[in-house]
Amino acid sequence: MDAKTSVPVAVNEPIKTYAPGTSEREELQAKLAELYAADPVEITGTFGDERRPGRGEDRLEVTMPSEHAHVLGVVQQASHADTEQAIAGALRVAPEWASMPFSERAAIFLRAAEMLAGPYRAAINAATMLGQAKTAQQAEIDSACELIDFLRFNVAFAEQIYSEQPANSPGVWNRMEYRPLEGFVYAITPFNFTAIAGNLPTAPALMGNVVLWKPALAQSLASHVFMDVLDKCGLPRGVINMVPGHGRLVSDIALASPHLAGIHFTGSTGVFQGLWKQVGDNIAGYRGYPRLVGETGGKDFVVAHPSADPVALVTALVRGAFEYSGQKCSAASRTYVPRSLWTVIKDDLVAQAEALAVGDVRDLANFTSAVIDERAFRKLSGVVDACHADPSMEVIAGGTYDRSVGWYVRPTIVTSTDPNADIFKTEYFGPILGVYVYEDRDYDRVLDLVDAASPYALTGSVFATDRRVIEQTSARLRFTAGNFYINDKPTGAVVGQQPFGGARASGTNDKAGSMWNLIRWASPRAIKETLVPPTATGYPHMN
Ligand SMILES: NC(=O)c1ccc[n+]([C@@H]2O[C@H](COP(=O)([O-])OP(=O)(O)OC[C@H]3O[C@@H](n4cnc5c(N)ncnc54)[C@H](O)[C@@H]3O)[C@@H](O)[C@H]2O)c1
Ligand SMILES: N[C@@H](CCC=O)C(=O)O
Repeated sequence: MDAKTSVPVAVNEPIKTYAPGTSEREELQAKLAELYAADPVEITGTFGDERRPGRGEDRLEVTMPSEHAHVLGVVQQASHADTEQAIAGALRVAPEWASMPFSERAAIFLRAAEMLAGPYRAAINAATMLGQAKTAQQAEIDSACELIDFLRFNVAFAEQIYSEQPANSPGVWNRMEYRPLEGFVYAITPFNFTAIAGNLPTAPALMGNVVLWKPALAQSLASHVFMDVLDKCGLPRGVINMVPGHGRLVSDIALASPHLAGIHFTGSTGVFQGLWKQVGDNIAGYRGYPRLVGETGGKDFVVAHPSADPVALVTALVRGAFEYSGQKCSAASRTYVPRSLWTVIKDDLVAQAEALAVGDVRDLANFTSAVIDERAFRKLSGVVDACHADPSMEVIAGGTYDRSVGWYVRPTIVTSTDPNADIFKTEYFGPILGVYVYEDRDYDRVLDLVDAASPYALTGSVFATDRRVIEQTSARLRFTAGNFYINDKPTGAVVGQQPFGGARASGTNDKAGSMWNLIRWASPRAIKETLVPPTATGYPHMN
């Protein structure tokens, strides 16, 4: 059993403002300038005890979305042999890592949190800003605060799990041993959150597992910085193996291995469903039943009641839909507004969206920046074109795009008279907000639309001041969102405060940043010790 420890009380990392005149702003700007001027970073992988570039055929560039001609890094992709080496290296260190006392493992990740809070804060934020097109505020809440919070809170949650022990009866001592899974965990991470990229491999590792980690290409600069931090904090080589490569090539090897013990995925629904299917097809070939944990897409809603506060509603819509150009799984992408309120807020909503400054992340005056890459730009510009062409829709803000320097799509608001239109169903993952205006008397019917329009159930908000309406809406939409907000935007979950995840097509709802996630990476063993064993075979009723 893991040693009983008392870990530091976890508290959320305070968010720095980067306001003019602050020291953090100066430090960040210097780091941005340094990273921008530097030669492209050679992004390395970890293959057991070796940290080096991959040996696959493709050499890919990591470019700046807000200035796509600028190359920040190069990634020599991992080959099949590299992935095999990473898995073998992980399995080699697994027994030693699993038997290391929890307090020793925990100290590595607590140290990483402190490094990110201090000496590495500007570096990881700058890499996230330039590589993933985040503004200072968006990088700070992600690559600094949320990642630090995951590391600190997971240690506390793990301690909570380990302390969960069964009852005893006289003469018997029962114990629950929280073993890691047998084999390796395959962590696959998305481009949009450095915190998620860091959490998915470290959460299973904290619980004593060894990990193969495949980051997204566009996020690999910040992942590289995070591996530097883990190396500096004394994480033994082979525990977390970052394998930069084409997902499919890494999966060819990882999913075929009999030692696959789990998948920790965040990304799109289609990719997760494909992985699940492959695991199902191979199920007889694994040593155990791989744990499948996946958080995926969303079509997140804001439903407003006629009693809603109009100013709070507009603020939530603008921030919820357009922060980080809507590239959050939690972004507000559809809203349902009563006609009486729409006449009050429409002009202000449009004016605020049109006024948003969109540009290079190095200019801290910008509210948001480019979308992540050419693929996203093509998809989103196509959606904008389709909205212009559809007579049942009206583009009331934005509706333009420009690829000349960066992958820019203006914050766009579209109204539609058809509540079943694609704009209320499909996750576009960009700065496009669909608005459905309903008659005030139809609030009840609208709740049915909110629930049934899309296959997802990730996040959503209700805006109302009438308490009975809030209560009834919360009950009616109980299964429509895993994270439900009352009079707030549907984004910005904080570790330890709003454990995050959704159900239906949005994922397995294992709540990142909670003990419910960590428990998936443990395989409990129940141990009964009889202190003085019986020595007679018969029972009293036999006398
Ligand atoms: N629910 C959540 O908590 C959450 C959080 C962040 C992002 N997301 C979702 O992620 C998506 C955006 O991120 P994305 O564009 O990086 O997603 P994506 O599905 O395109 O990619 C995610 C990761 O999967 C990898 N991948 C793709 N095919 C693979 C395969 N066959 N085997 C192994 N890996 C493979 C990619 O290279 C990447 O590392 C959106 O749908 C968003 O809603 C969800
Ligand atoms: N944690 C984030 C969502 C992550 C998805 O991209 C939020 O709550 O906005």
